[in-house]
Amino acid sequence: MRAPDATDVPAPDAAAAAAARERLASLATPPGALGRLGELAVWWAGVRGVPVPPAPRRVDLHVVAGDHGVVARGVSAFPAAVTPLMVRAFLDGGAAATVLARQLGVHVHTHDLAVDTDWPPGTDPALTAHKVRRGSGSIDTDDALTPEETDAALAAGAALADASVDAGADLLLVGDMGIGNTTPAAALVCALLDGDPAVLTGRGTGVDGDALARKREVVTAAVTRARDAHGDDPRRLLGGLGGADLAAMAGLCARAARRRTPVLLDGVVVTAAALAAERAAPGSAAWWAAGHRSAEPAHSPALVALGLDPLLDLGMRLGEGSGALAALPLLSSAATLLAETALLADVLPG
Ligand SMILES: Cc1cc2ncn([C@H]3O[C@H](COP(=O)(O)O)[C@@H](O)[C@H]3O)c2cc1C
Ligand SMILES: O=C(O)c1cccnc1
Repeated sequence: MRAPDATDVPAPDAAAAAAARERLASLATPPGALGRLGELAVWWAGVRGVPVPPAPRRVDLHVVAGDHGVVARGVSAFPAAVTPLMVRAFLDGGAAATVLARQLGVHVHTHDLAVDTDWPPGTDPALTAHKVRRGSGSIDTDDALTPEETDAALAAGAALADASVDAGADLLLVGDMGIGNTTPAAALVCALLDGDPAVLTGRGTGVDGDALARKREVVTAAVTRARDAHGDDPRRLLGGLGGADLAAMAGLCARAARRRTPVLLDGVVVTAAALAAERAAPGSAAWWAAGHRSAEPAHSPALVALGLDPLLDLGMRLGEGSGALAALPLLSSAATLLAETALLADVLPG
């Protein structure tokens, strides 16, 4: 089945990118001296559709939260009860990603797609406006979601992108919060890329020894089961392995591309969802850049498959959107360098 967004994914503006590349080559620097910053500026011009775009002015981070039934198999170093506590920390501004967002002037929107909790009265209704369900099926034995729930989660993610674009955001960041979510992320990457769970299953919050061996077994069982049931259909694999949070991330990334709005991806969880989105809506990845390379082993093959080269490699393994946020100043620098660096002809006349 193809996603509703599968048709008409536009391409970034090649003329704007070509003009930016020409300007880059005429700046008062030796040719190519800005390295990846120069490439980033050219990408930014293409996705903004103007030869000399301003640095990002309104950036929205969507943190998508959900619980995962597979946590009952002992795949995380932390209990599921941590998910709603961390969501509360996002609302209160104490989560690491919210610290970076505050520093950088990024607007944070936190969404409960599938957190297994009752929020106390008085909680902002925006938090649960897109809730699909509580938790998910344990993916080693069951689909995470029904097809109807998967469609609802994809649509919810698309609505989040629409709301940001309609509010004037020129860049979207995506983050995750959900104990156990590196298990569905690894499973999704293995299923989509035919990867080896023994190699691509990572430590997440820090499991090792028996728990890591168990996590590998769970991912192996989940991938075998879901491939048998769903083949390589990206939407069905999102529902079979991902859960409502990952499906919403995929819907968000795909809709942003269709709305000609760039996305800075984060770690393995967001990138696994983005990989499914690119499979469902080919061409979307041209609108995305990779903020960083997570320490999770499934992240690199997913980035390679998307054709994305991460801007940072800091050994981070947090999620939350923290790697995208850490890279944001580089994008601002790249845009500002393209706009404000003198031309070589003006500095070296004659
Ligand atoms: C305090 C805390 C804050 C976090 N912020 C992001 N994660 C990250 O770690 C979890 C995924 O790792 P695993 O699959 O091993 O559970 C997710 O909640 C993810 O958002 C956190 C985890 C914890 C414990
Ligand atoms: O890369 C990620 O997204 C990640 C890594 C570890 C834990 N949570 C998320």
